[in-house]
Amino acid sequence: MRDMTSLSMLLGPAGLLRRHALALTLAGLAGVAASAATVALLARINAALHRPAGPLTEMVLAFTGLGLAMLAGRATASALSNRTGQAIIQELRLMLAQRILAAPLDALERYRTHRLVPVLTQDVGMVSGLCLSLPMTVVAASVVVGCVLWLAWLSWQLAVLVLSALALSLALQRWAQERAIVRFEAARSDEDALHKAWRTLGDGAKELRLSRSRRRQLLDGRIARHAADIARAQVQAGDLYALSFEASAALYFLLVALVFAAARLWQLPSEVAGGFVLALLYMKGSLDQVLGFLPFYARARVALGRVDELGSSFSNPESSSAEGTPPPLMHGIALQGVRYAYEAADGVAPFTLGPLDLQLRRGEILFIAGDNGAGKTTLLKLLTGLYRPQQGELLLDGRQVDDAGRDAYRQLFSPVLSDFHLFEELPDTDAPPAERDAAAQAALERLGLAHKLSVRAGRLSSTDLSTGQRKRLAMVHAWAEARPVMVFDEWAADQDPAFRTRFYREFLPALREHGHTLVVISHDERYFDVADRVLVMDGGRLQETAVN
Ligand SMILES: Nc1ncnc2c1ncn2[C@@H]1O[C@H](COP(=O)(O)OP(=O)(O)OP(=O)(O)O)[C@@H](O)[C@H]1O
Repeated sequence: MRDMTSLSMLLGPAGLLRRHALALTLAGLAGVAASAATVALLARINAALHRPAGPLTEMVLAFTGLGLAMLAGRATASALSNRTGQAIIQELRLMLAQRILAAPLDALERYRTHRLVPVLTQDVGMVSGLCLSLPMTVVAASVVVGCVLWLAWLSWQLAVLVLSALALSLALQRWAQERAIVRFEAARSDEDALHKAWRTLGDGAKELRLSRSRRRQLLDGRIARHAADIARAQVQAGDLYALSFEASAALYFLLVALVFAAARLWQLPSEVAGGFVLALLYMKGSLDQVLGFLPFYARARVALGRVDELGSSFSNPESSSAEGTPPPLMHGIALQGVRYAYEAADGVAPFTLGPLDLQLRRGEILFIAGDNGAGKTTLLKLLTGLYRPQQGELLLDGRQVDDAGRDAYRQLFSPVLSDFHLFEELPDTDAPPAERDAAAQAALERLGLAHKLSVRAGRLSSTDLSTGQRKRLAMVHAWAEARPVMVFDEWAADQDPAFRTRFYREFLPALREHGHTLVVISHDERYFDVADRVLVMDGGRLQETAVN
């Protein structure tokens, strides 16, 4: 998977299109067969119009046979392309999700999560539309090609005239396409900005209701502006296509007139002129389908670019296996000479942590303190294997945790991070389901949540809780998981005094009693005596303080 973009997921040697090549080829062949039957049918109609004296039964049989062949070919092409298109999209969605899950956390943070949703919904939908409509557009194009070949057989001079008009029409469409795609690109960038504003509607609902000026900023400054920019770009692109489409249509009827004039000038038989008019009028529908596909293709190309950007942003998955057994923690974990710097943004020097050394001994309670922005959370992400050190080593019982073992190493930790996500399902463990539910229910009682919610079949009945209660529920998840190392990032910060005391004086010692190693980020100096050691982060560096 390394260095694979999503385009190569679609088109590469092991790509989705390649894997569905048989079905797609069969769809194409069925479409071409349907087109051949259509053209043969047109030739028959033309012959019947100009030489009506042939045997009736033969004519009826030929019409029926060709009509059935056309129907079978088109139905087969349509059914196959529909199924293949849907299968490709289903697999593309799964591949993108797997790729995002396998991406290093910092790559995901750099990409910005608000940009994920439009790609996974809007752009993937657009690419799916492309996959679905492409085969039928190929069928329409093959009807056009078949008609032109028949026309060339009837009269090459008139066919040259038709081909020149088609070339002019395509050149017009290309002119429109090049200009429209710039507008589609601009509209798509505005879609990202608009999606960010949609999120603010939900995430900032309270602040927006309390502040008229913020509401105005969001509505007029962001939503209205981006919506207007998108509408303007789409209208401009639509106008360009409409102009070239209508010009092509006018050109087409001019062509029919020209064919009549040329046929009379060159004194061609009426069957030839009739065949041309019949074919030109019939293939107009297919030609419109091909030309109508172009704006859609331009939009899908922009969407494919976004899907591809997402794919290549996450094209270096962590090489760790998701299968490996978590290693035991025998003695301790160490960071040695570890350094990590964020990417510089807008000319501001990036925050750099380390180089620093840290020892975490099995069974100890380690507190990490320090000012806001000192690097405590960054240190936790390095310690838990969420970030890969840019320099230095992460050691488990003296052995280096390499890329291959990082995912297994991470399974040593049960975290309650400051920006935790509250899952509705309890984590899967080795315990039988009934035992797991009973343990979680006991934890809910201990954390004062049993009157608010319950556990049934591994699911919590609700997560509609206050901020402090949500944090307690996150603790229930960590207890249910009960991994060797538990990590709490400022857990007690929004607990009431009674629960804060219980956290430090009751829960932490009890967890240690059960054999857990504890890493706690804390500003609560009153409880520092609970810790075996307190480390202080300052500007990305560590110092050890004496504990009373
Ligand atoms: N994803 C990120 N990209 C760039 N810089 C970041 C990112 N996350 C954190 N930083 C920067 O790294 C520095 C340390 O952040 P960190 O969250 O580790 O601090 P902290 O000590 O946990 O702070 P707090 O006590 O406020 O939670 C900060 O200056 C912050 O701006």
